[in-house]
Amino acid sequence: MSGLPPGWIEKTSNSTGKKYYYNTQTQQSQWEKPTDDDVKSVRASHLLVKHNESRRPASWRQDKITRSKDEAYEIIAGYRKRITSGEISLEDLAQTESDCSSAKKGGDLGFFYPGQMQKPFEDATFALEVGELSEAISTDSGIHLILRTG
Ligand SMILES: O=C(CCc1ccccc1)N[C@H](Cc1nc2ccccc2[nH]1)C(=O)O
Repeated sequence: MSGLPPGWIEKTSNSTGKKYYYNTQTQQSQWEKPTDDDVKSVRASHLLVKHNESRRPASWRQDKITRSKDEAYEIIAGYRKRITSGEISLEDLAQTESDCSSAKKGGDLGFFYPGQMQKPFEDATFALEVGELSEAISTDSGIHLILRTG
């Protein structure tokens, strides 16, 4: 009899007295007891281009990031063309160009569950098929390209 998957708790409905299940990360609730395979995790790599409105406008590659948000979108658009044309892989481009510390690992973020990453990033990643590359995605960190890998 296993417990509940991470993030789930059991509650009792005030009106019916029935047990139900609430996910503290996604704020979703359901009557059925969640099983481990209900909680999806995904794996992704990303390339981040920060800008002067980023939450932390600095990175391993640049002490003070001054480019504008529009410039960051243009740069990402150029990178997306190079990746979709097959000229270079996201992993190789992220190694040198990504403003995230994951650049060292070709942008690999490992596996993550709902509730762990900024919402726009999470929603975009969970909407991708494995092997699919996102459009430009904006979070408080900057502008991302996301490749779902698992
Ligand atoms: O938060 C981190 C580290 C992410 C990480 C996860 C797992 C392995 C390695 C790195 N870096 C931020 C930039 C950043 N913001 C993000 C938002 C969503 C996903 C990845 C992100 N990366 C920063 O450097 O400002």
